Amino acid sequence: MIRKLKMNLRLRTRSDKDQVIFAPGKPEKPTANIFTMVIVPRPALPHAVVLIAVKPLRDAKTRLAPALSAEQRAQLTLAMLTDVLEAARGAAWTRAIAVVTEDPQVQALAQAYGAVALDEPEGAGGLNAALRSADGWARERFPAALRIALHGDLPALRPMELQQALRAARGRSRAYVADHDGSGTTALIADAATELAPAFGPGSSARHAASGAFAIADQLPGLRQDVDAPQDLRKAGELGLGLATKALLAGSELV
Ligand SMILES: Nc1nc2c(ncn2[C@@H]2O[C@H](COP(=O)(O)OP(=O)(O)OP(=O)(O)O)[C@@H](O)[C@H]2O)c(=O)[nH]1
Ligand SMILES: C=C(OP(=O)(O)O)C(=O)O
Repeated sequence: MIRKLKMNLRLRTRSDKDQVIFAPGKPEKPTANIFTMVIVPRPALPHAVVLIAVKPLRDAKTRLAPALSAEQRAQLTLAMLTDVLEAARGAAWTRAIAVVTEDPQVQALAQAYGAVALDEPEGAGGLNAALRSADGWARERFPAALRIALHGDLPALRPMELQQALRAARGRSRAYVADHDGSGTTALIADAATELAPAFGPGSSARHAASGAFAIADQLPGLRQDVDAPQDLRKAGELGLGLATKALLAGSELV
C-alpha cells in the first residue's frame, strides 16, 4: 500500500509542471513527507519567478565609461549579476529564475547559477520587449506564480529584501519598487492573473504608478540601489556589496 502511494506521489509531482522545486544543479524530487501529503493537505505557498534582462556585455554600463574601461564594465556587469542571482536564489518564494539575454557569457553565468537562459526576442524592442517575452515564458511555465522583473545591477541586494518586496505586493495585481532617487524602477511585480506590462526606462517610476501599479514603500535600500553612475558604486559599497562585486572591486577607489 505504502509503496503504491509513494509511486503515485512521484508520478503526480513529475507530471505537474507548476510543482517544480527550485534546486539549482539538483534533479527535481518531491520534498514533502508522504504522511504530511496524505493526512494534512497544505495550501500551495506563494511562489515567484524572477526575471532579469541583461543586454550584451559589449554595450553594458555605458554611464560608467568615465571611470571604467569596456573590459572592466563587462566584468562588473557579470559580478553584479552574480550577486543578484545569489540573492534571488536565497529568497524564500523563488521558484525559478530566468535571464533573458543574447550574450553567451551572460547565458553561461545564468545557467551556472541554476537559472534558465532565455533568448532575446526578435526585433529591436529593448528592455521592455525582453521582459515581456520572459513574462510570457514564465506565465506559461508557472501559471500560478508571481513574477518579479529585477535589474541585474543591484550588488547590495539581500534575499530578505526581495522576499519583503514580494510580500508587500500581495493582494496587488501589480507593484513596483522605485530606485534610490525615486525616478526609476528596480523591480516590478505582477500576480498570477496579470501581465507584467513593463515600462522601464528613464522616469519609469511615474509610468509604473500611472499604469496602476502599487508603489512599495518599504525600506529596501539594497533593492533600490542600482548602479548607473560611478557614485552609485560607493553608495552600494556603504550598504554592503555582495561577494562577487566586493571581490572584483577590492582595493578600488570607486568603493
Ligand atoms: N535583454 C535585454 N536587457 C536590456 C536591454 N536594455 C537594457 N537591458 C538591461 O536592463 C537593465 C537596465 O538597463 P540600462 O540602464 O538601459 O543599461 P545599463 O547597461 O544598466 O547602463 P547604461 O548603458 O549606462 O544605460 C540592465 O540590466 C540592462 O542590461 C535589452 O535591449 N535587452
Ligand atoms: C531602466 C531603468 O533604470 P536605469 O536606466 O536607471 O538602469 C528604469 O529605472 O526603468
